[in-house]
Amino acid sequence: MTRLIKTKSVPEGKEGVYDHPFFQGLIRRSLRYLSSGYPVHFTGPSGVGKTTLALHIANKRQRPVLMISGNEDLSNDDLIGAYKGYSRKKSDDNFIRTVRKIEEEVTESWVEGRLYEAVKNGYTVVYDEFTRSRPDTNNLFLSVIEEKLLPLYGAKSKDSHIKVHPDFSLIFTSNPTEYVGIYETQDALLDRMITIPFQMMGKEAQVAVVRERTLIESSKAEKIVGLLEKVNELCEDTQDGLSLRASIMIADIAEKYEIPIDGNNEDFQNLLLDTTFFTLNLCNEDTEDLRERILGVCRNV
Ligand SMILES: Nc1ncnc2c1ncn2[C@@H]1O[C@H](COP(=O)(O)OP(=O)(O)OP(=O)(O)O)[C@@H](O)[C@H]1O
Repeated sequence: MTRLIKTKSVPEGKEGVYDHPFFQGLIRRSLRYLSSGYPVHFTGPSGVGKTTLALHIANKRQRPVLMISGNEDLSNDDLIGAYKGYSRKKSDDNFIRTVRKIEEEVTESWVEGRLYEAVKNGYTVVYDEFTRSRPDTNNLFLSVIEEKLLPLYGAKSKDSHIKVHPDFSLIFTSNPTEYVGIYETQDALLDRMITIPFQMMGKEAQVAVVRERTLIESSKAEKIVGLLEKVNELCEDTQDGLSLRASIMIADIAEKYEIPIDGNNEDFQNLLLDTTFFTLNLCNEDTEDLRERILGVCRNV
């Protein structure tokens, strides 16, 4: 649910796809907003690179990075912490066998929640897919952002809140509300963050990502990305189309099993169909001949 990620400094001039001026500008602006105390929120379709970018920016802040994954079951206890503990002692009398003494003792100790730890120590938190958590859980972030205080609701603590460390910062990511399992975000929360819509990156950047994630050579990565862009045009709603993951999977498997990037090769055709058909089927009202239409695009590679 939450992960503390070791911070590593990103070497200057070695940022792969993020060397591109578009990303350089976006990263620079995001770092400015975070340093000024404003959370940044990347929102966009699945698999366009939001989480990877959020983690990259978080690492650049040179503070420990904590990743929280939004989910229905995330609770205030997980985020703030809770008193936990219970002990039960049983002793038998050595002289009178029928005598058994049971002592029950409730000794509670405070277990810090992950947000509590991050707020106290000034970590950078990447709250991934935060709209998958219940809105009442996310309410906690309102005062963290605005008043710089973490309220200790229900924590039986004598303090009502703790102060937010000046180095603490938050990066949110989310998918659009039409995705399954997504709650509508409260306006009050959105109003407190800088929301940057994130779409699929350009072709050059996609090729760089595929090359970074696999061992494939440049010309092959270009062919795959170009093909998937064309195949994606079969999707009626481009918001729900193919993600970067499809190109990465095709490049990875083709490379491992020496499948040629050739639209007339049966292995390649099957690989393309297996990795794209399901998604394309979801984003098309008319699914008749969809396989044939995909193969038609493929043969023209
Ligand atoms: N800059 C990058 N360098 C290398 N790989 C990347 C980069 N950006 C994205 N990827 C890869 O692309 C895939 C999708 O990226 P990511 O998980 O960040 O997307 P996302 O938009 O957060 O998706 P989701 O909304 O489904 O969580 C992942 O496999 C990721 O490793």
